[in-house]
Amino acid sequence: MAATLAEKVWESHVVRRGEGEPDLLYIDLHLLHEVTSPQAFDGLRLTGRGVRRTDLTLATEDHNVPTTPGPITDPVSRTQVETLRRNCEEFGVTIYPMGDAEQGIVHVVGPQLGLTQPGMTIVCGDSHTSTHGAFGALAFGIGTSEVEHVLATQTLPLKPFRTMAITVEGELADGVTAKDIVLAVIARIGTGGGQGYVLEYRGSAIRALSMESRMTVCNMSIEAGARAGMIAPDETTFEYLRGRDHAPTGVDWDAAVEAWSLLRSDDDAEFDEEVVVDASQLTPFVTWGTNPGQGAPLGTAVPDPELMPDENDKAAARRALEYMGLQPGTPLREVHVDTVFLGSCTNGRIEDLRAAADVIKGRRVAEGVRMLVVPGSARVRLQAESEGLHEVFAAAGAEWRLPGCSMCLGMNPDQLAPGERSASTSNRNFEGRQGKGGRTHLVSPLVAAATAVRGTLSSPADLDPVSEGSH
Ligand SMILES: CC(C)[C@H](C(=O)O)[C@@H](O)C(=O)O
Ligand code: SF4
Repeated sequence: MAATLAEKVWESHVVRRGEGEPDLLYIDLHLLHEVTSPQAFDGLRLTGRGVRRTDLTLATEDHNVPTTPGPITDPVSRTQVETLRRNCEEFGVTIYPMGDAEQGIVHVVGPQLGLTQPGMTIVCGDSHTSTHGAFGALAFGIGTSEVEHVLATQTLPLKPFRTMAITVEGELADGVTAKDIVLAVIARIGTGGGQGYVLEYRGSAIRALSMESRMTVCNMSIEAGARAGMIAPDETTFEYLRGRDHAPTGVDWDAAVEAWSLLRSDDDAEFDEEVVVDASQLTPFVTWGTNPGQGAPLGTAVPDPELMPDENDKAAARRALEYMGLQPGTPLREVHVDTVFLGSCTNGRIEDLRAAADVIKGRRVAEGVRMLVVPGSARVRLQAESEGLHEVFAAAGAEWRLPGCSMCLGMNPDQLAPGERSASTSNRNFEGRQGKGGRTHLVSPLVAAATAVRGTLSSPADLDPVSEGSH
């Protein structure tokens, strides 16, 4: 029978199927961080269980780590991190602690090590586990009790899902990126539009994306409410994986590529739903509200809630504008920001830093604006430094930080003050997400960089040319 990519990966992992029961799936990779693992380890201790497959389990410290040198001063954060270290030591799980060459945001670490591979099932107690779907893996965020289940058994009972194809055809215009695609998709289908679905992104515009851009797209699947997001593996995927630390080698590599090449939805496979997007019509996209679906093209204005046909949308928009301190009709390009955050598991990879550095080079961060540049991992940081990107950012007046989740969420010292407004390359703009009372506009790395320079939401096309001699 014809099957979708998601169905194929699912079927190949079922270890038990019973009438009226959810399928029990084998899990190929289990990633851990300090926030959602402590009670899971406590549960193991209480029941006298161990970690079933320490070789398929990996932990990193990301949410609570400061991005300036020095120890963790916040007692809650310190306890979280110390608890993870103790648990990993006790149960024999590999951990990448602060300062380690492999430390970083969990969804940056897995792919860069070649641990994330096509056709795998991957879980983590973190909603943005969907990122790994960019490789054609079925990757889910799970709750703490499920973390315990996977630690103990390396399996997980999972409810059936529906499938949605997100078909993005055509060519992106200059300055339009993966982030703009996914923000536009979420604005279209809404934050609940993907509920119960595994999304499969496909079409010529998706095929044309680099692996890192594909990760940006899949990362935000959860912001549409989806269970997961996937992209069928292809040459781009294989080229990215080739030679990575945990990628197969020699004859194993050839066999793997052969098997991975079969991981695609059959031509006659049926999706429960399909959304079609014309990539050539997309422009840089920003959010104006307090959920990732409240977004609009940068070239437009803050929308007027009173003109929204749907009563729920209207009420939500009213509330959002009140919180965001925005007036309907204000051109988005005139919205001033205090802070620019470049980083996170959505846009904290080397290509994101390169793209932003390219815009910033020879320019200055606007007076009164602070810009934080936070690599997604220690490796990304090292790579960026070897290319001199840190100097480009520093010369522009931006802060070059240590890797971590940073200002993506208020669990570490990098936070917005009440009322402060940011342009942020992260994935969530909920009330208080980046600090109590903070106001977040989600943007691409290109928009983040241009916004830093002009001090208002901007794209690189809005910038004056770099003057001679300023390089
Ligand atoms: C802290 C963690 C559980 C959470 C998540 O699940 O996504 C965080 O990473 C986030 O982005 O909000
Ligand atoms: S960078 Fe942000 S979205 Fe990603 S795992 Fe960390 S807190 Fe969650």
